[in-house]
Amino acid sequence: MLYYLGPRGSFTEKAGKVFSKLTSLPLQPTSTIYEIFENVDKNNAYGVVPSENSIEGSVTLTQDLLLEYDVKILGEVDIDINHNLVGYNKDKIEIVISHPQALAQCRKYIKEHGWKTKAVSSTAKAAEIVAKKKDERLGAIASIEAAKLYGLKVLDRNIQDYKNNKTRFILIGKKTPKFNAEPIAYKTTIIIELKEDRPGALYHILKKFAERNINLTRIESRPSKKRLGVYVFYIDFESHGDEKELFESLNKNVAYMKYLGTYPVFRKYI
Ligand SMILES: O=C(O)C(=O)Cc1ccccc1
Repeated sequence: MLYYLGPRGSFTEKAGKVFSKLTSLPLQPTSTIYEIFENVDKNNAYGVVPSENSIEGSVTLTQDLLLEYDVKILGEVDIDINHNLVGYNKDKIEIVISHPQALAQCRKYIKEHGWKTKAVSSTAKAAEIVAKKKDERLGAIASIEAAKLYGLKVLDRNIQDYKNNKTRFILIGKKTPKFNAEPIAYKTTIIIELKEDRPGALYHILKKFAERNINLTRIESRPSKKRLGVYVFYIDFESHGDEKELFESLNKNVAYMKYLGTYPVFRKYI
């Protein structure tokens, strides 16, 4: 089973359809990203979750759960995100609801209209709520597919604050499934915690990648949840499959390292 952040019409469903086509795994919507990690960790299932967005950056819940749960990253795909205002009557809207990432990606648009906001578990959930409440004061930020699915009017199209809005989705699970298409690249993701807080500590770690001519594609610090000012670092890098010696060297120089996987990167159209 391939769980995704639902309900139907969500942007994660779009990514789920790409991975379902690549693996022939059947899709199953869930209400929260938490539920997906629980299903993957406890029931040996697969999941698709949003990882980061080109406007708003990381989906921090996904990043934190990657540290907390015993799951691997098994694949990646980037999906174009076009947000739309959907509802009944734009002039009557007082509150707009959507996923926190969608509200943030349309922050300027919302501010210009002076609307209040309410965060819910997904853009499609927001459309479902607006359709159920039948309240003209409510609008949702969601996909065109969600508007059609829940019988709402598209009141404004492509309302995100910046063009070329994309979200990176990752396939998570315990064991790599069989893919029926070739990827465009491979990546590795690790999480590290530095051994000590001293000048150059992070530099000496990153130097190991540079010395081996490895291209980093992302580095991000997240609170370690241990103490204010203590961070873990998420590092993505282009993988050519020969990282054993790098990991041995890193392990000698960090307090903690979690290997999240070496995985294929797919084009969205397969
Ligand atoms: O809410 C959704 O539709 C999702 O799939 C999460 C999300 C929200 C905004 C941008 C990308 C993914």
